[in-house]
Amino acid sequence: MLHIALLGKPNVGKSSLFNRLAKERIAITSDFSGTTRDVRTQQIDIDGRPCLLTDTGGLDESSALFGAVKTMSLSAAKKADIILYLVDGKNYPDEEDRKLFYSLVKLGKPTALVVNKADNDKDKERAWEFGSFGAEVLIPMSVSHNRGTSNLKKWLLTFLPALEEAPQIEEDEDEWDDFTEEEPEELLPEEPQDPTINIGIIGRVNVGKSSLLNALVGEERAVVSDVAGTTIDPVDESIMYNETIFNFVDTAGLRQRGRIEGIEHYALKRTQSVLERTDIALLVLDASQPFTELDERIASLVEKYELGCIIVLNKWDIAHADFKNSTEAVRDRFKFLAYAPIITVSALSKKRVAKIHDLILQVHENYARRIPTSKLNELVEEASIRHHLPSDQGKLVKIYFATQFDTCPPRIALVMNRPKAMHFSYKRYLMNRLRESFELEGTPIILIPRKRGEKDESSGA
Ligand SMILES: Nc1nc2c(ncn2[C@@H]2O[C@H](COP(=O)(O)OP(=O)(O)OP(=O)(O)O)[C@@H](O)[C@H]2O)c(=O)[nH]1
Ligand SMILES: Nc1nc2c(ncn2[C@@H]2O[C@H](COP(=O)(O)OP(=O)(O)OP(=O)(O)O)[C@@H](O)[C@H]2O)c(=O)[nH]1
Repeated sequence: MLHIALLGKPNVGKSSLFNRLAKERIAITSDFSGTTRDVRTQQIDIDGRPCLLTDTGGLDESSALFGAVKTMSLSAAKKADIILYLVDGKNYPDEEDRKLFYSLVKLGKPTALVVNKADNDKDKERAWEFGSFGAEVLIPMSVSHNRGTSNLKKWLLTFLPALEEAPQIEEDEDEWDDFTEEEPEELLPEEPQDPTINIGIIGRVNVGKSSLLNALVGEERAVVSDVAGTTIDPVDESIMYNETIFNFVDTAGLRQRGRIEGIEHYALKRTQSVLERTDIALLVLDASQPFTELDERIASLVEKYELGCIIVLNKWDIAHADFKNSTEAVRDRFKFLAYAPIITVSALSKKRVAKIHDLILQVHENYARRIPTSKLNELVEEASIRHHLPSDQGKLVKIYFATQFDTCPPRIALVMNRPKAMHFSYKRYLMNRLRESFELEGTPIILIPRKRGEKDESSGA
C-alpha cells in the first residue's frame, strides 16, 4: 500500500488536511501500529483506493524550531512513497522552507508542493510566489474553504492503483494479476477526479443547437439521473460517455425553442448564464449562411469566460462548401478562438456528430492539463534564447521562471523582473511555443507576468 506523508512547518494546516482526507475515507479507519505521539498514520481511502497517510504535525512551540521540522520531515519522507509538502500561502516563501523542500525532492519520490490557505481567488493567484521552489507539481488549496482538494486528490490518484474490488475470490486471481501489473498512470491518466464535464451548446438562433443536442444526447438522454450521488439541475441533461458524465448545461431553453426566438439580447443573456456553468463550449455556427456579428459576439463570450471550446460548423449537408475555405473563413472571423478545433457536422443527419464526444474528452483533458514545471521552464528558457525579450527602455527584461498554478484552463505565472514590459506579441509567441510542445488544443492558456514579492528576494532567480 502506498504511503503518503504530510510535511511542513507547524501551523500550515497539516492536521486539517489530514482530517479532511481521513474523513472522506470509505473503509474503516484504524490507527496504524507504530503510531507515535507526534506522527499519526492512518489507512485512508481516496476515491475507493486505499493508502496510508502520515501527519507529522504536533510539534509544540518549544520544538517548533526549524531544525525539528527538518529532522521529522526527512525521516517521515524516507518512509513514504509520496510527499506532500505544505506551506502557508498567506505568507511569503521562506528560504528555509525552500531548502528543505529541495532536499525532499532529492529523495526522488513524487513530491507536490501544496500551497494551503489559498482561501479565495486572490490568494490562489499568489500561490505562484512559491514557484521559486521549483516544484514539479504546485497545488494551491484551502483546506478550511474546501478549495483545490479535488486537484490534490486527482494528482494522488495518478499514483494509487485502482483496487476497487479486493481480490477475495480465488477465481479472480489471473485477472487480478493482470490488473496490478499495469502502471498506475495508465489506469488513471489525466482524468478529472470528479468525472463530470459541463458542456454549453451556444450559438445564435436557428443554427441548430436543439438539433445538435438531440443528436448528441440521443437515446441515452438523462441516463445519469439515476446515478447515485449525482445531482442534476432540472434544466440540464446528462449522458454517460466513457465513464464520464457529459452534462449539457441549461438545455431547457433549447427544448422550448421558438418561444423567445430572434431576440439578440436574449441570445446573449442565455449564452452568459450557460457559460457561467460550463467547462467546454460547443460554439454552433451555420455553415450554410454567412457568419454574422451576433455569431461573433457570442463567440467572444467564450474567450471572456476562459473556456475550452469546439467550433461546430453545422448544416454541412446543405453548405455546399469546401472544408478548407470554410475553416479559413472561421479562423479569419473568430481569431480569438484560434485554439478551438473545428468540426463540420450535420445535426439533422447526425453525420460526424458522434465524433464530438471524443473531441470533448480530448479538449477537456487539455483544459485540465498540468505541465510539469521542469518541462515548462525548459521551454520558456529555450524560447527566450531563440527570441530575446525586447528590452524596456534599454533595460534588460528577464523571465526568472514559470510556474503553472492552476488548471481548467492552465494558468501560468511568468515571474520576471519587469512584468509590465512583457509585450502582447511576446506572450503570443510563448503561447504558440507551448501549443507546439504540449497537447493543448481546445483550451485557452492564461499567461500572467508577475514580479516576485518584495520579501522574497533571497529565493529563486
Ligand atoms: N485560512 C485558512 N486557515 C487554515 C486553513 N487550513 C488550516 N487553517 C488553520 O491553520 C491553523 C493550523 O492548522 P493545523 O491543521 O493545525 O496545522 P498543522 O500544520 O497541523 O500544525 P501543527 O500541528 O502545529 O504542525 C488552524 O488554525 C487552522 O484552522 C486554510 O485553508 N485556510
Ligand atoms: N439541413 C440541415 N438543417 C438543420 C441542421 N441542423 C438543424 N437544422 C434545421 O435548422 C432549423 C433550426 O434548428 P434548431 O435545432 O431548432 O436550431 P436552434 O439553434 O436550436 O434554434 P433556436 O432554438 O431557435 O435558437 C431546423 O429547421 C432544423 O431542422 C443540419 O445539420 N442540416
